[in-house]
Amino acid sequence: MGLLQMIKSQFLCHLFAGYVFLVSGLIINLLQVCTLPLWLVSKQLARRINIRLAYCINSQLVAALEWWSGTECTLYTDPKSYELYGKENAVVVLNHSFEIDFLCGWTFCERFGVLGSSKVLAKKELAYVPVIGWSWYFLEIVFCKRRWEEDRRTVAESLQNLHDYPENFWFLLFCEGTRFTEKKHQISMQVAESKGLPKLKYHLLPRTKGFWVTVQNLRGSAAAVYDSTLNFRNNETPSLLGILNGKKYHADLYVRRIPLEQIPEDEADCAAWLHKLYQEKDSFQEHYAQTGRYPGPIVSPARRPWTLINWLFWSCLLLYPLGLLLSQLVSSGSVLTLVVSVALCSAASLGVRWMIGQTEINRSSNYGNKPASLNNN
Ligand SMILES: CC/C=C\C/C=C\C/C=C\C/C=C\C/C=C\C/C=C/CCC(=O)SCCNC(=O)CCNC(=O)[C@H](O)C(C)(C)COP(=O)(O)OP(=O)(O)OC[C@H]1O[C@@H](n2cnc3c(N)ncnc32)[C@H](O)[C@@H]1OP(=O)(O)O
Ligand SMILES: CCCCCCCCCCCCCCCCCC(=O)OC[C@@H](O)COP(=O)(O)O
Repeated sequence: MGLLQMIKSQFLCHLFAGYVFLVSGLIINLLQVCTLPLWLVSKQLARRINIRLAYCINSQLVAALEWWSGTECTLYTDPKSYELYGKENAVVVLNHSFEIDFLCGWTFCERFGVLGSSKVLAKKELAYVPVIGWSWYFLEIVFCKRRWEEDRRTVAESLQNLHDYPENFWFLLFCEGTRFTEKKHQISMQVAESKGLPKLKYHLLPRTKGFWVTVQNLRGSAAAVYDSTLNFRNNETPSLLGILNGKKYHADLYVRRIPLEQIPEDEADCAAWLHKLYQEKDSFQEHYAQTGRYPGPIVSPARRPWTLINWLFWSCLLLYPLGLLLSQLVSSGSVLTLVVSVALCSAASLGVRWMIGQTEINRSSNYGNKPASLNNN
């Protein structure tokens, strides 16, 4: 392991990065709360401010991926479609197979200029995650309980609300609804068999109602679906902790732009269309497993410096109070102050570790772990 790699794996580096993320994130959350009165005066201005505030948070994780770990993200797509990315609203359908699939999505959001405005159909539990989850309220992120009877109305209303959104956004849908595990895959394939659907090797059976309600409610606002299939070279199993330790991964993303007009409006036809799409995605993953690449040309956007500049700005801003705090701690000589400071540091680092745990598949929910007939949550 080289010197740089050794430095990247030092706990003190992670502690400082976590300190900057947590404190800057809480400051930004506070600023977001301060924009609340503005929503009554000018909703669009409040939205534009919150897009930039959210960028300050999200881009720190993208900076960790792109600059700290140096992870390569390669895009396979049609050059004509590439010209439209970032210039229109789109529904992104992405396989949910990796702990940092959302982060690979974010890096492409950043490169096409939609990182601050992009949204996702997220499980309600994530709304309680400090910094990122809290910021999502101000981004009008759509939350679901993964119980259709409760979700159908709230999801439709939240999506309708986005029709006058002032900036281009991508709306991410992980149609499998949960991260892939062998047990969930086995149960999901039993459901496929019961429905007379072809089995999938690399995906869980997609949940079609959320896709249908999303497409129906974004018609007229979103121009296309970006069918996105992600994989990592050499069977890498990437993690956020690996990124923090400076580990370099190699992500490949295959994106097909499908105009929304091609997607049936009828619910049953739309469900059938999505099942067929996932059968195609499964074949792309088989092609990748055999050849190590996706079909079609590589047109990869280069990473941009703004995520690094944003991280350096917040680090410099927060380094000063940290230095003051440490110098007072040393000069005070008070054991009590020392004990309280160490306790606060420990609590904060445990908090950040818990937040990282939200991305770990070995801590995933029970959703999809029971047969179709029982409650799934
Ligand atoms: C150019 C570059 C392109 C792209 C860049 C890529 C991405 C960038 C874009 C944006 C980035 C933005 C943000 C990213 C940041 C963070 C992301 C955060 C991630 C969090 C995401 C999540 O939280 S995922 C979990 C929440 N989301 C979902 O669940 C969505 C999918 N689910 C649905 O849509 C569901 O329909 C629902 C939630 C609306 C309702 O679910 P429910 O279970 O109540 O009902 P369903 O009808 O869906 O399910 C029952 C039907 O499903 C069948 N079925 C299949 N398998 C099973 C099983 N194992 N058990 C039970 N039932 C199963 C069942 O038979 C039913 O079938 P029917 O025929 O009756 O429908
Ligand atoms: C500069 C770097 C700073 C380092 C320290 C910062 C670490 C903070 C990390 C916060 C991460 C919170 C991200 C929330 C997104 C989680 C995405 C996700 O994958 O959710 C899982 C759901 O889709 C499905 O859940 P399951 O049913 O599989 O269970």
